[in-house]
Amino acid sequence: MKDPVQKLLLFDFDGVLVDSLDVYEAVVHQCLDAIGRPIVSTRADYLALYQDNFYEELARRGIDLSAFLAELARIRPHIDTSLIKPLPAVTSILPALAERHRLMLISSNSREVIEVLLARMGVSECFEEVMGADFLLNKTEKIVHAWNLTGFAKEDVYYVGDTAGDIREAHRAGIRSVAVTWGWHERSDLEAVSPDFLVDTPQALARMFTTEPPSQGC
Ligand SMILES: O=C(O)COP(=O)(O)O
Repeated sequence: MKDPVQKLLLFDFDGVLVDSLDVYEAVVHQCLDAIGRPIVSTRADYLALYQDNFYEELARRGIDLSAFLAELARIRPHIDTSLIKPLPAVTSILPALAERHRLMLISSNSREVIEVLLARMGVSECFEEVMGADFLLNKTEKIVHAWNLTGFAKEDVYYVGDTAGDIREAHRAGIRSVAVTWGWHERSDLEAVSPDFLVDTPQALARMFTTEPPSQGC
């Protein structure tokens, strides 16, 4: 098999590598209640915050971001990360991808939490950088930062995400987007923002980058 050209593969974390929806829905609910702005009552309300950048969406709805972030920092040590479920079908494809490509994580979660979970899943070594909310809140800026750090051609930079917001941020950064359908947003939400690629299984994601990539997206 012909070796694929090396790529920069940027991964979202929650929803893509772990099933953490119940945990973070409850955390965000709790933070918003604590600052007196209970704007989320249903799961649909929560997921709507990820139609674009999560933090910018909160700010757009009039939430005081510093108060929200302070509350989040206060409760973070109490989050029971044992309730966050790794997705072994995804983590199992990472070593082969990391052998051929450069992998980084770009997430709205905190770097500290992500690093604990990556270590627990045994895949810390697969990622050369973890850019969390403590670095920058805007994923587009983090994508551009990672791209500048590495100097890849833009057609060789991919963001793999599971929400419409992830795909929008990848579009704004001008790189390729891969939407995965096993995460937080439904396929129809992802299709609505026209990802360059849409994949239904971790195996399909692995195939995209371990053989020559298709010449055009979905
Ligand atoms: O998918 C999302 O947008 C949320 O995931 P993240 O916390 O890893 O950014």
